[in-house]
Amino acid sequence: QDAHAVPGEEPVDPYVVSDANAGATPFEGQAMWAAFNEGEGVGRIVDQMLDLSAADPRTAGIFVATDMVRLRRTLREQFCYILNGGCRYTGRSMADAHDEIGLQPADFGALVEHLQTAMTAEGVPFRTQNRFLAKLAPMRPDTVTR
Ligand code: HEM
Repeated sequence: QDAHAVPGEEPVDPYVVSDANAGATPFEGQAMWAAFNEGEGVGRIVDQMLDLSAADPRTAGIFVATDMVRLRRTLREQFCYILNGGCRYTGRSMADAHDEIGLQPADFGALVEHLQTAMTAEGVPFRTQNRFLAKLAPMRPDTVTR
């Protein structure tokens, strides 16, 4: 069990912990972190994105066997790290985390839609949303099969 896990997480195979696994370099300054309403806002955004994804008939099946406790934790860490909120990212690389799921391009689109809905509900300005999405876009080839 890795040292960063929270109660309720299932163990995963060992891997090297590194911020580089987050797949993006952080923003500079505090403007992005503030616009996302810091840790509480990021927590709400991650929760809503995952709840909508797990309830969406297009993607629900992908999340059925997933350890959502771990996924919520690692996504919060990743978003906090990228938004320069002062977190370390302790999860797996995007390639490692997704290589056995077989995600399709449409799955990526669905997740982004739900992230946009969650950011809008949190009051994140549209241009700020797009700056964040631009950090995630280069990860697409590591998450999607083709
Ligand atoms: C840029 C886009 C994406 C990012 C930043 C991202 C981020 C992450 C992170 C941080 C993890 C956890 C890593 C770990 O457990 O160590 C993860 C795992 C996972 N992601 Fe993504 N993800 C993306 C795209 C997607 C999409 C499009 C889907 C499906 C609609 C998806 C479904 C999953 C699932 C099911 C897991 C759990 C895998 C497992 O436990 O074996 N992800 N993702």
